[in-house]
Amino acid sequence: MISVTGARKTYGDFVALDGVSLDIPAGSLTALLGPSGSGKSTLLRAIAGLEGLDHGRVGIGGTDVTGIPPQKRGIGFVFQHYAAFKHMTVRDNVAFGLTIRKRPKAEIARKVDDLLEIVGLDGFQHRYPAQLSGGQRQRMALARALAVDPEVLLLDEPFGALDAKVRADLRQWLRRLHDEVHVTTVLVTHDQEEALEVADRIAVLNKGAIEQVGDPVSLYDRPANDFVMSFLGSVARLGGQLVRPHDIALHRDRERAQQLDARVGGGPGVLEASVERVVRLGFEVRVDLRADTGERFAAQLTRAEADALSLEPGDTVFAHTVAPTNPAEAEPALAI
Ligand SMILES: Nc1ncnc2c1ncn2[C@@H]1O[C@H](COP(=O)(O)OP(=O)(O)OP(=O)(O)O)[C@@H](O)[C@H]1O
Repeated sequence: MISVTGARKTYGDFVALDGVSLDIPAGSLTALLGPSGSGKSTLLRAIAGLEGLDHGRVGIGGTDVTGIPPQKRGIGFVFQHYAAFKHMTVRDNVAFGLTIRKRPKAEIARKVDDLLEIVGLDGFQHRYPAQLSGGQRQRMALARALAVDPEVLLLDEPFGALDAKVRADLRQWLRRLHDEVHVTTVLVTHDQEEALEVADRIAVLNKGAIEQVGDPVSLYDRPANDFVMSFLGSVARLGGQLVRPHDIALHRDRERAQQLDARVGGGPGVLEASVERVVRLGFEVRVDLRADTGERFAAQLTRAEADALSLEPGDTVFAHTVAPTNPAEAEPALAI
């Protein structure tokens, strides 16, 4: 387990970490998620020992490592831009940590072969870093970080510099890798999709403080506040409440909308709105609406729902929520 207690870090007048306490369970893949400047990297670097804290403590595996230098903390670290040794082959890069620890040659060879297979780079061992793609280089970086059997693996936006498709592939790959090696992993990301897809726990940071910690499903379904809700997915403001666009139902008939809305309860009520645009997004359809109050919002429907309504710009509809997800209304779960 990694435990951070009362971590405070300032840069001049600026408070980068404002008394953060966080327990990261052993064997978990925990994401530190938050907007730019929220303190994610500072927290990760404090865990690594690359950044000293003004106050607070860091423990790894039951040992207080607060005053211990990074190289003695049992960590592997991968940055967004991995600084590989350009003059060394993939094999030598991965072996580096073991070579400087003077491990027996046979052990190094076996370990490096295993790791290259795990990260899908067997066959690439004699290449140089410049002969790899960005995604392959980051996988090499992970193999190198894992080579010394770290107690924890710290990843700072490891796929941040890669294009969307490669990022998506590597996310799935990282999840599979973690399921295989189970090393306690902390991943810094500002991408909520990445956190929701890969992590088993997410800590949401904002302005140097933790807003909420939990598993992806409970964070998404029961966000503690508007910040967490907005950060974990798109939201629409309906009658003063934040709701998810796919939790908005549309009807042509006001009475029908009122009946269904009464069954759900707790929502902002039924809003009359006119359709401004209907946008097909593959399986889903986004309907841009303008309420009679002037408020603009979007509803996300399935294609079947949209077809049944056959909406055109200018049509009048009646909108209500099927599951008010405003944080204050989120409990208990509502059935309709
Ligand atoms: N060495 C430094 N000197 C001064 N300010 C710093 C320093 N390092 C970080 N900061 C500031 O501390 C805040 C938190 O930085 P941090 O890198 O932890 O944020 P982040 O959440 O990781 O953001 P990003 O996703 O943009 O990297 C930022 O406002 C940053 O400008």
